[in-house]
Amino acid sequence: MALLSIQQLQKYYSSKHTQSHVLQGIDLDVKKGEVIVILGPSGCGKSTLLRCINGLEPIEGGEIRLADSGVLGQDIPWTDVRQKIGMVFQNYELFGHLTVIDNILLGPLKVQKRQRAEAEQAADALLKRVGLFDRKHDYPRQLSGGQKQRIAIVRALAMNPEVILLDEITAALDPEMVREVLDVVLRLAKEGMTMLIVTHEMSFARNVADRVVFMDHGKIVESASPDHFFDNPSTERARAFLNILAY
Ligand SMILES: Nc1ncnc2c1ncn2[C@@H]1O[C@H](COP(=O)(O)OP(=O)(O)OP(=O)(O)O)[C@@H](O)[C@H]1O
Repeated sequence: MALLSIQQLQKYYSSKHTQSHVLQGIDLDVKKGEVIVILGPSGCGKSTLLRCINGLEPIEGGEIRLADSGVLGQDIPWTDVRQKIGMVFQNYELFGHLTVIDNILLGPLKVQKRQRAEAEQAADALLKRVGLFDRKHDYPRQLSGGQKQRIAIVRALAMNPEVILLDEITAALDPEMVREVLDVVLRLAKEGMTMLIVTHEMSFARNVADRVVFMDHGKIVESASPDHFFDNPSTERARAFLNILAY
């Protein structure tokens, strides 16, 4: 049985005069421990899909189900969903007025109401895993982009989520910092973390993914193993996408 199951997900963005149908019936099952990389041309709906799964965007149809908890937004309120499904964004979204450790502990203490000693011990262990324990009392402005992004990953992990969503987490980084962040994600994948990843780093995508999902115009048009997708894509649209990247 899937850990995360998305059925017939529909999402529209409306403005005064126009309405765009951004997700047009997305079906996706994610197994526990599976790493799915979502690829597709700019504007096809990748970020929107992640934002809907995390309840940051309301959905207009279909449902998202987490195995043990039920339908998101119905059986589990969205505020609880964000404890079970963590998200990391392109621009870190750390609070500038809080130290690293206070950024990390915000969710565990305020939302999950855990004891500080236990939560801080767990946070310390995570900081050590990403090599940033010595920056625990720094403010975000004292850190490089790559360090901030590793802290943002720790902050998501500190809630003990069942799934994490990574939305172009290296897109704002200087090239020399990309590796240190992707290495953390590769390690999480090896440890069995269930992840949905939107990235433009194709060699990383091929390395980390158990499955590649290719989207175009709000639909999933291909779902395949990374080797199959990159060496022998089934659809013309995926071939065109990969050809453009080759230039
Ligand atoms: N808040 C919003 N209001 C209105 N339209 C939006 C909003 N967010 C995204 N869109 C539109 O929805 C479509 C899908 O956007 P989305 O950001 O999900 O695409 P994407 O595949 O992640 O693109 P990219 O690779 O460029 O980040 C685009 O046409 C975008 O302009």
